Parts: sequence; structure tokens; C-alpha cells
Amino acid sequence: MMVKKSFAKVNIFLKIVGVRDNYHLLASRFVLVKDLYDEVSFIEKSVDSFTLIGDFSCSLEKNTVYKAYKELEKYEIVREFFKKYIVKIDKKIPEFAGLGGGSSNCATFLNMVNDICNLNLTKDELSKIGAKIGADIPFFIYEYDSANVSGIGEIVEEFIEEPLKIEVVTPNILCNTALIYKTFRENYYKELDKEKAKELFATNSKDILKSFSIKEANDLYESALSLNPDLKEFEKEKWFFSGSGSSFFKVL
Ligand SMILES: C[C@](O)(CO)[C@H](O)COP(=O)(O)OP(=O)(O)OC[C@H]1O[C@@H](n2ccc(N)nc2=O)[C@H](O)[C@@H]1O
Ligand SMILES: Nc1ncnc2c1ncn2[C@@H]1O[C@H](COP(=O)(O)OP(=O)(O)OP(=O)(O)O)[C@@H](O)[C@H]1O
Repeated sequence: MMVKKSFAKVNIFLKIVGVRDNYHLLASRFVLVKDLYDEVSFIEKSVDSFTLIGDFSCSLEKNTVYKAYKELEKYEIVREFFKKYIVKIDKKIPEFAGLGGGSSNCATFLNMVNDICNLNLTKDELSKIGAKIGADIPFFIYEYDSANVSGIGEIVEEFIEEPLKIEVVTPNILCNTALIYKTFRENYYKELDKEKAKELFATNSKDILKSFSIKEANDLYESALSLNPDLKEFEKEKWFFSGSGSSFFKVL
């Protein structure tokens, strides 16, 4: 049996720097939350077709891990492997939480299959596959603890800084990423200029959070709040908002 941890992430800051068709161009620092993770396991069991076990709120076809399998099934070694192994995911990362749960599972699966089936795909090749499935997946492919992410999410540059201890609180509020971006675009749109974005990318996470309010750190927070006013009661000093939410986090 093979097991690999599939970590959650938070966005230390998330600034919009432009648009590309229906998507938004980001300047964001992604950081892994090392004590919050799902576990992806390959367990030996003969099956007729790809089998994925776990506590998900979506159908198999909509699962990011299944979509990753469909991208790799052109390799015979992968088809044969998943006739002898099933995939089991022990879910601990809450969904619709801004923590990248589904994206992390997808990237972890791609990295595991690449290794166990000796596909010899590079991280860049795996990232391109992941980017077709979801914007947050490339970050998790590279397995950096901290990274500067741009483009739609497909440009991932490692950022070297002291490992961060992060506390996460996830209200029981489901945040819809697409709707939050749409509301941002229609009612709260603003762009950070490229020079400022470069400055942020050169600054360590703790120093950035010392000088930002929750709204300044995450451009999506206002639209998330307008759609989910109950988020307001979770606003606290030194707590910030991750991705499209609903999670708040604090750097200890
Ligand atoms: C909010 C973040 O989680 C921050 O890390 C990401 O930007 C979103 O990543 P994600 O949840 O993997 O997003 P996807 O599932 O790829 O896209 C969901 C929807 O979010 C919007 N979306 C996503 C990423 C992006 N850079 N611009 C967008 O406008 C699009 O409407 C898209 O249809
Ligand atoms: N492996 C998976 N684990 C959890 N959710 C998944 C998975 N695959 C697909 N989903 C679906 O993706 C949607 C969002 O799930 P989740 O929020 O965990 O993913 P994400 O988009 O990577 O994270 P974020 O909350 O940061 O946007 C939900 O509809 C969920 O059912």
C-alpha cells in the first residue's frame, strides 16, 4: 500500500492583477498548512474499473482525482495499475473552505502515479495536466512549502522563508469560488500594479501580514462577505481570509 499526505494551503495574500477571458490573473503567496492534510492511499485490490473511495460531496465524474486518472489512462501501465489497486482518500480538509482540498488531492494523486508507474513526467508536465483540471492544482504539484503564484494559478515560483505555523478556522459556511470571483468582477474589481506585486513577491509572509488588513490582504474578501455576511462574525485581529473562503487563518 502507498500513502501520501495531501496538504491544505492558505493564501497569505491574494491580489488581482488583471483578467484573462473569464479568469482573473493573480499575485498570491500560497503556503502549505503542514498539520492539516488528507491522506491518499493506493490499496491492492482487484477491480474491473477505476475505484475511488472517500467522503466526497460530488460524483466520481466530478472528482478532481478521477479527472486526473482520465488524463493519465492513455498510458497502459496506468490502466493496468488501477485494475490491481484502488484509491482511498481519508478526507480531513473541509470542502468549499478556501483550503484547496480537492486541488491538493488531485496533485498528490498525479505525483503518486508518476512515481509508482515510472511515467517520468516532469513537474512542469504534471502541472500542465493539473492546470486543465483546476487553477490551484499546479501549486500542489511542485510541493513547495511556500510559493509565489501568478497567471491564473499556473505560474509557481518557490519562495524561501522560515516555515510558518498556521492556525485555521473554517466556519460552517460554504463559499462558492466561481460566484465570489463573478461578484468581485462585477462589483469590487480593482487591479494591483505590477511594481507593487513584485514588491509583495519579494517580502516574507509575516512582514506582509503585519502591514495588511484582512481586506487588503485578500481582494476576494469583500465579495465573499457580500455573499456570506455571516463571515463578519469571524473577523478578528490578526486573522486573515484564505482564497475564496470560508476559512480564516492566523500565522502564529
Ligand atoms: C481562489 C483560489 O482558490 C485561490 O487560491 C483560486 O484562485 C481558485 O482555484 P480553484 O478553486 O481551483 O478554481 P477552479 O476550480 O479552477 O475555478 C473555479 C472558478 O473560479 C474562477 N476563477 C478561478 C481562478 C482564477 N484565477 N480566476 C477565476 O476567475 C472561474 O470562474 C472558475 O470557473
Ligand atoms: N478530491 C476531492 N476532495 C474534495 N472535494 C472535491 C474533490 N474532487 C472534487 N471535489 C469537489 O470540488 C468542490 C470544491 O472542493 P474543495 O473546496 O475541496 O476544492 P478546491 O476548489 O481545491 O478548494 P477551495 O475550497 O480552496 O476552492 C466541491 O464541489 C467538491 O465536491
